[in-house]
Amino acid sequence: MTTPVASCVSDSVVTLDSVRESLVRQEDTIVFSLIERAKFPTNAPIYDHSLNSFPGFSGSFVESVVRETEAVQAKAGRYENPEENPFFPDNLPPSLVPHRNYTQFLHPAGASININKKVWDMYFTQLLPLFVAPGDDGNYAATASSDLGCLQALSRRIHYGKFVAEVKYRDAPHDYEPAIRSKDRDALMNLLTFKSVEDIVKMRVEKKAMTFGQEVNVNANGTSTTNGNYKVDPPIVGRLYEEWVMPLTKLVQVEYLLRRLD
Ligand SMILES: C=C(O[C@@H]1C=C(C(=O)O)C=C[C@H]1O)C(=O)O
Repeated sequence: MTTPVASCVSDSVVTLDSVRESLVRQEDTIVFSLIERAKFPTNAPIYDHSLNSFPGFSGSFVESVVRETEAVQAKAGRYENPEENPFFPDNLPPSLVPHRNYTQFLHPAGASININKKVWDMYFTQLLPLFVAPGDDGNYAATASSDLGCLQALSRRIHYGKFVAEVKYRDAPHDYEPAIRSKDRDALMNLLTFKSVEDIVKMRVEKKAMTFGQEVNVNANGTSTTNGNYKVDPPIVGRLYEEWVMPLTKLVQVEYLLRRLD
């Protein structure tokens, strides 16, 4: 069984390169999860608060599926991992599986930052309408579960900003400390921003959306052809990263750094 990055590596080998490598791998998960969600049309009734068919729940169908799934995954130990953050942290059941000793890499004051409310709102109100076709095919359970896949992949990536911030701080504490002490958010944002890295991230995720989401056909003699159609429009994935994923990751970094000396 492989061990998650945050648990098995010693602190000394968590580097800016290794956290960036993890962010690159997480791009694959995000792009694939969007492709999976794009299989289904909007299926609007699952987002309607007045149509929930789950007994005992007042939110939408999708909210019920997320809450119930998070409860099962909490029992299976998912949220013991410092890389994972639930969307509905209140009243989650405790883990029932043997405790794993995760290395405490994050500074405790910032480890519990959770901006999933913003991730939820961004996903449902801004992103989803951009890449799913209108319509209703009745596949409500599968649609809600693919929404959850997207939400978890995005949340994990965005909250990974805590690890990025910790590495950046450890690499240059004297650069960050004055801005942390004066609670200067803009200065922190400038210190942790690498525009050239962001430009490459955006180009790479568009390329991944082209590569993973192309229609592949093979004819009888084994020659493959593509028809130029993509399951998720690549510029939308670029926009997702530029407008929401990277800014929210940086918000997590700033919030984390503001607590770094507590
Ligand atoms: C994550 C980092 O910090 C910032 C955020 C980035 C992102 O979310 O991809 C990219 C570059 C930086 O501006 C990083 O430096 O790698």
